[in-house]
Amino acid sequence: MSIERLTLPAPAKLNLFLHILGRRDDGYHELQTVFQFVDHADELHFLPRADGQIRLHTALLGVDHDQNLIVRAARLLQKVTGCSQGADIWLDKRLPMGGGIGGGSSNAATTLLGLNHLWSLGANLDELAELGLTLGADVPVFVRGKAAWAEGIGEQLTPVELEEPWFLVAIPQVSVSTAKIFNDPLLTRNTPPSKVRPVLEWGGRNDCQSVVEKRYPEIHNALILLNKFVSARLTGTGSCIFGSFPNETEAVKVADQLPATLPSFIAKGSNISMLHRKLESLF
Ligand SMILES: C[C@](O)(CO)[C@H](O)COP(=O)(O)OP(=O)(O)OC[C@H]1O[C@@H](n2ccc(N)nc2=O)[C@H](O)[C@@H]1O
Ligand SMILES: Nc1ncnc2c1ncn2[C@@H]1O[C@H](COP(=O)(O)OP(=O)(O)OP(=O)(O)O)[C@@H](O)[C@H]1O
Repeated sequence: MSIERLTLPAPAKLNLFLHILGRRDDGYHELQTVFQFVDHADELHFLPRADGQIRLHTALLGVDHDQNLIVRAARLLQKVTGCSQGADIWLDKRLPMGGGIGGGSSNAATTLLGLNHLWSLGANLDELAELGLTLGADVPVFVRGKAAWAEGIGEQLTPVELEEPWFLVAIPQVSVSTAKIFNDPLLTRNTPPSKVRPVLEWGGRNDCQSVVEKRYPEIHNALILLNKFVSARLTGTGSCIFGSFPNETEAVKVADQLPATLPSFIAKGSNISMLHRKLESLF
């Protein structure tokens, strides 16, 4: 019997808005945000190994093998389940790193769900989301795979039904450190708590945006440029910025007018992540 390779997407997310309500004693910030997925993704390939080793065969610039969130997620899952199997893993990286679209977190979530499937562990989404949270605040939403209103540090998730427009996501060529932005003295941390529907109606804002624009002129300039065509905003702590469109054609028209120095991609918004759509098709 041939052993089948499992191939799964690790899609990007956008923070449609991001409000910072306060700071906890452990330094993490209380947030209110809405996550929506886009149909643009890294791809991971998994093959089981009988010797228990975890081997990621794709190197990422600036990330040690053992620090890669894919390897950390795989080893964590092995440890908590006592699983004796290992895996060979390959990554096709398409999502910009440090882009605020959650690439590393999404890779971790796809690894947890992929290996849970490959190793027949039978862990449920609650267990995997809890495990994922120890790897990063953004991992649980990728594990659950539903567009969500998020509170707490981003882990208290309530699914929301949103319109699914097309997004143009522009990628200023800088990598933003999430930790640095959250530690910035200029960051405001006093947005009053709200309910999700009123914020969706007025649009909300990204509380990180003014600090990011001050620290990274490239992002400030990219926002000025994109705002000429569409109302544009930062996702997460950046660097990516985005605007929404009723259809793909309108998004392409704007992308065609951006300079080569500001790469971009166009993708449809989705309330169910590509990962979960693919997993459903496997059963
Ligand atoms: C900005 C967002 O992308 C919005 O979705 C997330 O809140 C960040 O999620 P993430 O990258 O998975 O974050 P983590 O890897 O857990 O944390 C990176 C750093 O961001 C800061 N951090 C993150 C999340 C949060 N609610 N408060 C924080 O202060 C912490 O300083 C932490 O050291
Ligand atoms: N598999 C991985 N893919 C991307 N980055 C990884 C991975 N493993 C570890 N990292 C590290 O995590 C950092 C953040 O990467 P990521 O692409 O998730 O940023 P991000 O999109 O800003 O995330 P977020 O929106 O969750 O803050 C990278 O700069 C890198 O050092």
